[in-house]
Amino acid sequence: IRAAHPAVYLVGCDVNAASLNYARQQTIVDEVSHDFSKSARSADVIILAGPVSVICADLRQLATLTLKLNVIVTDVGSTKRTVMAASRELGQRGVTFIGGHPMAGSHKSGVTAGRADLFENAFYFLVPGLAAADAVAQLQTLLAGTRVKWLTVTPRQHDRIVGQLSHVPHVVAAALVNQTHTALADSPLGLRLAAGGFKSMTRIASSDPTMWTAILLANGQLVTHQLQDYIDKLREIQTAISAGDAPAIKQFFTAAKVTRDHLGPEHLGSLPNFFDLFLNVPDRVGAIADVTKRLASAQLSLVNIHILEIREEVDGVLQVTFGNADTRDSAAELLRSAGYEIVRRN
Ligand SMILES: NC(=O)c1ccc[n+]([C@@H]2O[C@H](COP(=O)([O-])OP(=O)(O)OC[C@H]3O[C@@H](n4cnc5c(N)ncnc54)[C@H](O)[C@@H]3O)[C@@H](O)[C@H]2O)c1
Ligand SMILES: O=C(O)C(=O)C[C@]1(C(=O)O)C=C[C@@H](O)C=C1
Repeated sequence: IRAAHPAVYLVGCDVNAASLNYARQQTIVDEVSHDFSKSARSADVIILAGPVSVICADLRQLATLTLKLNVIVTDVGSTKRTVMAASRELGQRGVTFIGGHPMAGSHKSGVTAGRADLFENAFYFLVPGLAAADAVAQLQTLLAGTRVKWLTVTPRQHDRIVGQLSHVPHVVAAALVNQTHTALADSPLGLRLAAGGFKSMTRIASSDPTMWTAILLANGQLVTHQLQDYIDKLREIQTAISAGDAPAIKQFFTAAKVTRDHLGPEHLGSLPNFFDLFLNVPDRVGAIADVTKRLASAQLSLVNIHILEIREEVDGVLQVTFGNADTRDSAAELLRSAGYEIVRRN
């Protein structure tokens, strides 16, 4: 929004004070607010972006407030039936609500994981409900800088498709990680021996548990059925393997390969994920140059560098972003041995 519409005044609300500070420092927003109701009353557009359970609670709260006459309320939640149901009272009060869901993102959470180009080329589902066409067009204009591909759907269509393409995969990834953790508990290196197969299959198991609990509660009915179909598929291949049925096994993999090959490149639809390192840097001249110099001499190329917080006489936090996890981990080792404190990596 900032890039496409520099004149728009952005107010950010969040329960997390650190996120608000970061958003303000990075000028992602013009103002931060700890009072959602107060900010909502004076807003022209309200974008709800908490977990889906929070979005539903926010919608019910908005229905109790006196909002601006032509306000547009929208959300980015990963499920749409519960969200549309929670918006009913607001709609009855004549407020425009447009359900939304950008079909892109990452396993990372929080304001530091956001990027202006995060949704580029991705599909963005819209559920207009009772909203007038000009309100939908207004929202699309506001979000034009995301460069998404708009797709209008019904709440049920949305939840069925996204249940299969996103919710089931997250359950599968988490189940595989949990099962592998138990199965290899007696192996000294265990999960750390994992290579590309396990890692690419389970990246999304690092996603935020709070967000995913809310999603699976909201889309539980459909996902339960979809998981049953998935379990049936596992049984099918289990039977073929235990019977030593080579043609059936080959057919199972052939069918998947043909379908998957038609999907195109890995990250078509959104940009690849980046891998971050957060480290403490001392408040002294040349500290950041020292970090970049060390990385350059070890030929560890970084994608981006962000100063999150440097206050006088206090150590600052530097966010260094890499193109893959191995480079990030090598950089962490290098900087740790040079005396830098690694705060976090994700
Ligand atoms: N992560 C993804 O890939 C992705 C993609 C599309 C849509 N979504 C949906 O977007 C929404 C946000 O997901 P995200 O990945 O940006 O999560 P996030 O954790 O990065 O952001 C959510 C923010 O909401 C704040 N929050 C939580 N409870 C709150 C409350 N009660 N009041 C105010 N703020 C509160 C958190 O502090 C956090 O800053 C979710 O509904 C999710 O389902 C996520
Ligand atoms: O790429 C990822 O890490 C995501 O999890 C993004 C993803 C998904 O594809 O499942 C997650 C939740 C959304 O609602 C939309 C997109």
